[in-house]
Amino acid sequence: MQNGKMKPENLLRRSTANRKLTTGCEILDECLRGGISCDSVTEIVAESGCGKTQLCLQLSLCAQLPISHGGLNGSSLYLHSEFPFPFRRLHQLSHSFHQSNPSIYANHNDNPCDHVFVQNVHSVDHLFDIMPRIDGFVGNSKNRLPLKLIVLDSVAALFRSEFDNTPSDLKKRSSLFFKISEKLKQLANKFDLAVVITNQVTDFVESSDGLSGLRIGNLRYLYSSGRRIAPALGLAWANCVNSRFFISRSDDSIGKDRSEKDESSSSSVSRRAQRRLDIVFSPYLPGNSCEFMITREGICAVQA
Ligand SMILES: Nc1ncnc2c1ncn2[C@@H]1O[C@H](COP(=O)(O)OP(=O)(O)OP(=O)(O)O)[C@@H](O)[C@H]1O
Repeated sequence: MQNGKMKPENLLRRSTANRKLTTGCEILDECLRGGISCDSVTEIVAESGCGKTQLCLQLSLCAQLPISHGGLNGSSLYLHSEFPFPFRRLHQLSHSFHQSNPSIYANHNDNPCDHVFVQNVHSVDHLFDIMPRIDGFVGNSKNRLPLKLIVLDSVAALFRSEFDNTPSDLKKRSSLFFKISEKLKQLANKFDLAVVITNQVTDFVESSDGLSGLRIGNLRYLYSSGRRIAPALGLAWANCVNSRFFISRSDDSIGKDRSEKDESSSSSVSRRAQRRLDIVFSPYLPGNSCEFMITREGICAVQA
């Protein structure tokens, strides 16, 4: 592989050698053949409230785990464009993360949050200002874990209000998609780090050119909360990511015993919400899916 560009013959070689970042949940890791791939851009697409941010926060903490525990022995950079950043939720997750990894945090004063760097991004231009500084940031790792995960939560928010639906704006928008993904793929390749980007969805509306109904990946249609939806930013953006995972939600209850237990531990928020992660496309994963719930301790898959 050269200059971040992937050759077909390298694709097969990568699938075995690629490092993976654990999601912190064994069943979900199994579904993803070990977790989130390094040297690659992974997109998590879902409607609001499905758990994109939860999963990204969890990954940001898991990145600091030693390799032997499925982590990357590294720190995380969390670029957030959805305001405000959920610091309270990060601290809550960090607290349980610290407790469930006693051997790693022998020093009780260690705070896992210290290895998660949070940076707000309020526009595409702002993102381009930040990106060149990431190289320096990764290189300068004397007193901390090297950067091993970049999260961009969310890409759609950056494009929400700045562009019109005119042909020239759409063209400009598409070229920015490719610039963003090119830079992120370069960073992923150069520093062997994982890149995770979240994306929103829009309601599916059939367009006259039929492009909105184009099938992309393993799933014929994407449904969430009983509505047919489509990932935001369209076909051009779909070509900018290596893997796309889709999280959907329905209101049927799952994992009844588990839910009741969680309710008693004040984790009843997600009691009746069934969530499901599907692999829409990925160069290294077959189509697969996994149901999960969100508890106080984070994302936790439900055995089928
Ligand atoms: N402590 C908790 N215990 C159980 N469930 C929780 C807890 N905190 C949040 N949740 C669940 O997580 C959901 C929010 O998930 P999250 O913010 O990750 O969604 P999202 O897909 O990122 O949404 P958005 O696109 O609006 O940012 C809430 O709707 C709630 O059901």
